[in-house]
Amino acid sequence: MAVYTEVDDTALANFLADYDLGSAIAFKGIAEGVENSNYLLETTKARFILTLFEKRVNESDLPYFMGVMDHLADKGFPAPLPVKAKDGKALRTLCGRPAVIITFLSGMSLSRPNVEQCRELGEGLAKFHAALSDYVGDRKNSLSVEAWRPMFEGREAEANALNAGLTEHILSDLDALEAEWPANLPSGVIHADLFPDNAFFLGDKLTGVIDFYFACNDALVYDIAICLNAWCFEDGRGEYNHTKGRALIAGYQAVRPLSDTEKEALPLLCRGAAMRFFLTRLVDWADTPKDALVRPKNPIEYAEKLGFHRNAKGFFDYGG
Ligand SMILES: Nc1ncnc2c1ncn2[C@@H]1O[C@H](COP(=O)(O)OP(=O)(O)O)[C@@H](O)[C@H]1O
Ligand SMILES: N[C@@H](CCOP(=O)(O)O)C(=O)O
Repeated sequence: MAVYTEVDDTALANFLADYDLGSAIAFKGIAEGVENSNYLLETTKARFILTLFEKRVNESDLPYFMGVMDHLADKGFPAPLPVKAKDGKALRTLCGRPAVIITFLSGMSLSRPNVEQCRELGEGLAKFHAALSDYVGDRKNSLSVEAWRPMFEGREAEANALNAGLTEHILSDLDALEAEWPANLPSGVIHADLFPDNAFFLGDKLTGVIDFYFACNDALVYDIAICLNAWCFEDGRGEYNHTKGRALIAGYQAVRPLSDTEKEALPLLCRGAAMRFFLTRLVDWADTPKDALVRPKNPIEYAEKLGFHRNAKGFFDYGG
């Protein structure tokens, strides 16, 4: 369960006194998620999500994330809205942590997205990029190529313990990624963590996107690379599903066609995206205490995806 900070009844009642949301009638920690503490809050007025920001979130980035949600809501994109307290501010402090209440979105996250849902997700991603194309906030991607080697340093034995010889592959991936990482691709605000658990569907229709706490300004096609990794491998392992990949890319291109340079860059960006999630998972895998309530995600899944990307030759390997 991803609840790092416990909020008791008194702390909640005091916190809610600053809002015009009525009083709590239900309050439960949410099991899903690994980064922050999340609670489902039902008040006499409506349902909400209460988030307390934890380890990886830098407090100075929070206004950027709140602005992204406000901007999406203004554009009619289905994202939660940060709720303002009586003083007009959404960002507050609870139990010593930065905290926010956001509106509740209905819909279900998918455990095994089908081809049509991948297409819909691709289209939704392009609409997300379009909705934020005039967002003025700027945040560097703190988990991009220059962060990866320092994250891996000192973890060579941990990687080899997962899979003998893995360190050698990771080091040669890092060499290739650092040497060839593209600059000057069309950029804008990217979600940067649009996994199936951060998208809600009703049937095949995308009804909501959540979790903007890795959002940043980066190459737009890198967001596609993240989604291909997260949505288009079977059983979350190293077997890429071309049909799903083709659908996701086609859905995206129905709204924003990719340039030749972006298509050419896609295989390396997919490899980079797999490296980014392998590394954060490796760190969490090794550093999360065994008795912690949160269950870290397995890095091996992304080591296997890296194996696919290492051998990919071009855009067509992804269904493009
Ligand atoms: N606005 C929302 N509406 C409905 N459920 C939400 C909302 N935000 C978060 N959740 C629920 O909380 C879970 C964890 O949220 P998430 O933002 O992914 O956490 P973390 O940042 O810790 O990974 C989600 O999987 C979802 O079940
Ligand atoms: N999507 C990341 C983990 C981040 O957690 P989330 O619950 O915010 O999606 C991964 O799968 O490694």
